[in-house]
Amino acid sequence: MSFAKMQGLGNDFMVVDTISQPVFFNESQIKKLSDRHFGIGFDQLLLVEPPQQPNTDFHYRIFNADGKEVEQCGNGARCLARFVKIMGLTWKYKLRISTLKGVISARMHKDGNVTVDMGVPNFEPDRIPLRYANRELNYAVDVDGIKYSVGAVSMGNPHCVLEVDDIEQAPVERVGPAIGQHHLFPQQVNVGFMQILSDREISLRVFERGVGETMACGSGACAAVAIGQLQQRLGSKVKVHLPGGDLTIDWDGEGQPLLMTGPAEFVFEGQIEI
Ligand SMILES: N[C@H](CCC[C@H](N)C(=O)O)C(=O)O
Repeated sequence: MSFAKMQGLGNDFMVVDTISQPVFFNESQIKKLSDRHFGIGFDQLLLVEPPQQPNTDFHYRIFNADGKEVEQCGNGARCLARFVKIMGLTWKYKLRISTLKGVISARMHKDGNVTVDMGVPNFEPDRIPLRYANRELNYAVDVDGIKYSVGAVSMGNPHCVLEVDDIEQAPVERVGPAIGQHHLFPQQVNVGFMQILSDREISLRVFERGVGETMACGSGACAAVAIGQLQQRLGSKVKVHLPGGDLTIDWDGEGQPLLMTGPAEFVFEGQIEI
């Protein structure tokens, strides 16, 4: 079975064309393949499938390194667009792709960057989901007696974001898993640590659900900018500095779609027996 290894700012993926080679992986196979010593090594597995909805080009399924399927992957969407182009699965430069929770569109640029319309962020607690009755700008999450104030939003997948003064000192490894698995988030949550540098620039680190801290998180960058803008701390175009590189996020406010632009790199093509 052939696959491609791709990466978006160091968030890395195993990408499989299941159109020309119908395969599927169970949870334990995905966990083994994601291992960086005993397997191929990746943050997420992306499966490219035939379109499932009218006016879409492909469907794609996203699995975290822990083998669980999730709803959205921003860096993955850019890599998927590049993958289907390189593999000759499309002649288009603008694609509509369905995922577990909706339809996104990706536009490939000549400079190698890809812009993804990530859809409209949703702040309603029951849509994130988040066990709070009413919608708030910030929610108090108690971890070992310390109350953290987080913003929360769904980009299709659940995100919460807390502000830090110094990104280098952010307690990602300690607080990330504690909030990520907190009972307030029934489907767990991706946890972003954001340092606001100006109204058009932030630094961000993300402890991802089902993976851990990654070099970049596209949907996490979208979530941080959406929450920062709602709190009137960020403008409509924001550069997001992640450990693996920069993304540009454009968002005209609540009810509007959010655009994410960044690179997508093909690393190698491989063969495995499963
Ligand atoms: N790295 C991905 C996020 C995957 C989110 C996944 N960890 C989840 O459980 O939702 C991105 O670029 O958006």
